[in-house]
Amino acid sequence: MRIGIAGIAGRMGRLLAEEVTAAGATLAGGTVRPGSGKAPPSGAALLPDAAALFAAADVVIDFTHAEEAVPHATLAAAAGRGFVLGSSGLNAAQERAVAEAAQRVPIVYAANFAPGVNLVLALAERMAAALPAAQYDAEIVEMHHRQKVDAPSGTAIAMGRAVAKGRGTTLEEAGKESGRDGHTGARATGAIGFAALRGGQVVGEHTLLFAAATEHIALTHRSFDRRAYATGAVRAALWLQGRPPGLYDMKDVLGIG
Ligand SMILES: NC(=O)C1=CN([C@@H]2O[C@H](COP(=O)(O)OP(=O)(O)OC[C@H]3O[C@@H](n4cnc5c(N)ncnc54)[C@H](OP(=O)(O)O)[C@@H]3O)[C@@H](O)[C@H]2O)C=CC1
Ligand SMILES: O=C(O)C1=N[C@H](C(=O)O)C[C@H](O)C1
Repeated sequence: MRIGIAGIAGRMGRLLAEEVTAAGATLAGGTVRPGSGKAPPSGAALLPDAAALFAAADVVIDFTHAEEAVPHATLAAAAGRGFVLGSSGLNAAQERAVAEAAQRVPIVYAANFAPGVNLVLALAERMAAALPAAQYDAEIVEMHHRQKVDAPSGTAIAMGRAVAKGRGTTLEEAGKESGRDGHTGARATGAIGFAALRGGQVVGEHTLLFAAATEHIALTHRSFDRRAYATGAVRAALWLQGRPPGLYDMKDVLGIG
């Protein structure tokens, strides 16, 4: 399989290039943001633009920026290519456009490609179903490196969605309380709270806390190495071979959906 990497000079892009080769797939090359000034990793072909990337690859992996998600998904649909999307910070309209493209080609879109996180997401849903929202306040705390541009993290939002799903609702309906500051009023019952910390070079830490009057239960995941995301994304790309069109996530790839 020929795999192309969007943003191949980025933190994730470089690791993805290594993992494509380690998996025995063909690295079709990658793109670098125009004006970036960064060079692709040695040995990787630099492709002039996203259209050339989708022409050269069977599957494209994109860990760049939310604003690239729709143009890339649209190109995947037009070229009939598989697409693995890891960028975070997509808004609702961008997510809808990705889902629309997935009616024509198979797309894996996941907030986090590390296997352990996806297990935590599955557990979060089950715990939320068992712990009444009126008694157990769900709070999500995440910490990332100082360069991260979006908050809360995509993984934190996925955790919030898993909790809401376990409670038979959606994150929008449950209510998202994030960035509390000043006279916020008391916490709304059933709302899901988010707090984002940024500093140093933390790869990614997420804690989901269920806080009741008499007990706390916490699920914590810590990533120490971005390679876990890269191996997961390459696994997803290989898994796409022969799949029918559809919007899949990493739980589908791992068989824990
Ligand atoms: N789903 C998952 O498992 C994971 C998701 N992520 C997500 O992947 C994305 C990339 O993370 P990371 O590799 O750490 O970030 P980096 O900033 O290191 O890499 C992103 C690369 O994409 C390039 N790029 C292309 N188009 C754009 C654009 N429109 N705006 C900004 N950059 C662009 C950047 O260019 P330039 O260098 O010139 O700025 C950069 O080289 C983030 O959204 C992050 O949250 C990260 C890890 C795991
Ligand atoms: O930007 C990052 O670094 C990460 N982004 C993803 C997210 O927003 O959840 C995944 C991981 O936490 C690392």
